[in-house]
Amino acid sequence: MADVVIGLDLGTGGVRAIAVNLQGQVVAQTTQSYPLLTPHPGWTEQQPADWVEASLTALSEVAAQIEGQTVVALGLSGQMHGMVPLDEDGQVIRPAILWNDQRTGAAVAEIEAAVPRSDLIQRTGNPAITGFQLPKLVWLRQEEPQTYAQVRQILLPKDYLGYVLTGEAVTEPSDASGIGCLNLASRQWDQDILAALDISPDLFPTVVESTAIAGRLKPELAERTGLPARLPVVAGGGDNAAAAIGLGISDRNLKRGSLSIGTSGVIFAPCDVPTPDPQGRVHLFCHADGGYHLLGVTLAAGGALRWYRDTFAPNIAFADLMALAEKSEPGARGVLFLPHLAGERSPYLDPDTRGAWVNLSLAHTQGDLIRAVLEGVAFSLRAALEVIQGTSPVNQLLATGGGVRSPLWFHLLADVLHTELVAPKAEEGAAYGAAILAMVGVGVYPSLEEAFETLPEAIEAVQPQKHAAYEAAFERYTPLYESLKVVR
Ligand SMILES: Nc1ncnc2c1ncn2[C@@H]1O[C@H](COP(=O)(O)OP(=O)(O)O)[C@@H](O)[C@H]1O
Ligand SMILES: O=C(CO)[C@@H](O)[C@H](O)COP(=O)(O)O
Repeated sequence: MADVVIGLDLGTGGVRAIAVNLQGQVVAQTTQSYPLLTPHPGWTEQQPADWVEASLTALSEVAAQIEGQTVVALGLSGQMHGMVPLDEDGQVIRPAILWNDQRTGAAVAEIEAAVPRSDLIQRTGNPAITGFQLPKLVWLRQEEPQTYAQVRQILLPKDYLGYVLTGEAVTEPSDASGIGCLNLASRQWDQDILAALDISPDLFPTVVESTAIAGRLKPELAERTGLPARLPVVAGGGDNAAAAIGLGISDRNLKRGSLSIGTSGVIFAPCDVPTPDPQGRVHLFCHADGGYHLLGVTLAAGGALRWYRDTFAPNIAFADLMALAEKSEPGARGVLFLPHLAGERSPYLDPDTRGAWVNLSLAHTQGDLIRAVLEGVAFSLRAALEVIQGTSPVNQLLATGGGVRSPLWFHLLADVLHTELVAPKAEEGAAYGAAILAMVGVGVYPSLEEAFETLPEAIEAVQPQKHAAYEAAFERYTPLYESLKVVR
């Protein structure tokens, strides 16, 4: 009887569960989606009960696909930064507030008034950021004091799912470092920051490392899903760290990072010495391998292209939009695009900045506008990469996500970033990394190093070829963020 592990990724659009055999091959998979709630402009919420229902269905479906095989562990990953508040009975008190929610401006100001920004960066790797969990808790105290008074525990999305599955409230450093009060050096809660904010550390769960067993599957949920009772549930990682583990990215090779063009655009670079950017322009988080990593985030990357399609070209396939962009030329014949449709993280940390096309003329075509979107996203990521390369030697990126399915965008990104891009042979995302962490957690492999040996080799390296063609456009793009502040 073959053994398998299950990896689960609790994403924003839906949950993905996969079963992976001990040689690293995916043998079963399923996804289940759930709604995103936007009760006010700039607010994003989800019902944790929807996550639970979808996850139990996904786990049941995967269990059915691998009937007869023995499941030896389950590993978790998920969207970062969200807040699930629980009362003294462990019941959810209000909908979860998500990573891309922008309501916490006043809470960020309260945090930075209590703890100097430089101290926060030094201790946690990051300033207070609107999307992080700690500002959400402070917002709750400011805006919903009656709810706040009932809170006994707050959990991140995947850790809430782990709590439902096992009864144990546990987190791990890769996700916890996106809360805003995890001390980078100790990888535990920073008591001084919490004391300065008058927040009890008891609200936060126990922190264990990513390969630790967080708990065991409750018998009633084993029966519901068809998985073994008392199945070890391994703590896992935040989605970016887990995806990096699935690509073999760790501090064993500091030159190799990753680039993802999904809804958001992300550049991930592992580091051995945790050196935060003094201005907090890129994030510094704990990695799931026990080390650390830098993360540059463009909030609307593939999301900007999807917005274009939904708004101006409904029913047109992305591939057809790419064909139109191909008819334009590097530099989009002078059009520039700022992709700040949802505010921006790297390098500006500005939830209120907005997007724009600039320098339009009657001569410009749809192809120029689309190409400007692709280039604007690449320029935004280039700005993040330049900050990252201030301390990291990263010079090769494994490219993943829906956007790099387009050869045009893939090559354009290599040219603008001036960096070798490599397509991974298999791209199974964060669920795969969660499965690898689970394998190490139950001793299938003695270490992540040995688990990495099972990963398929990367293929198709693309070197930058037309870097110079984009340089003038990047130089014209860079000052636009400041100039456009006048229109706010
Ligand atoms: N053929 C394509 N060409 C260019 N971009 C594409 C293509 N297919 C998908 N995309 C982009 O990828 C995005 C979806 O990527 P995906 O990795 O599935 O993201 P997420 O998991 O965040 O939804 C789309 O919004 C779109 O911008
Ligand atoms: O906020 C971040 C990273 O800091 C995002 O990467 C979220 O973690 C994205 O979740 P999904 O879009 O993958 O669900």
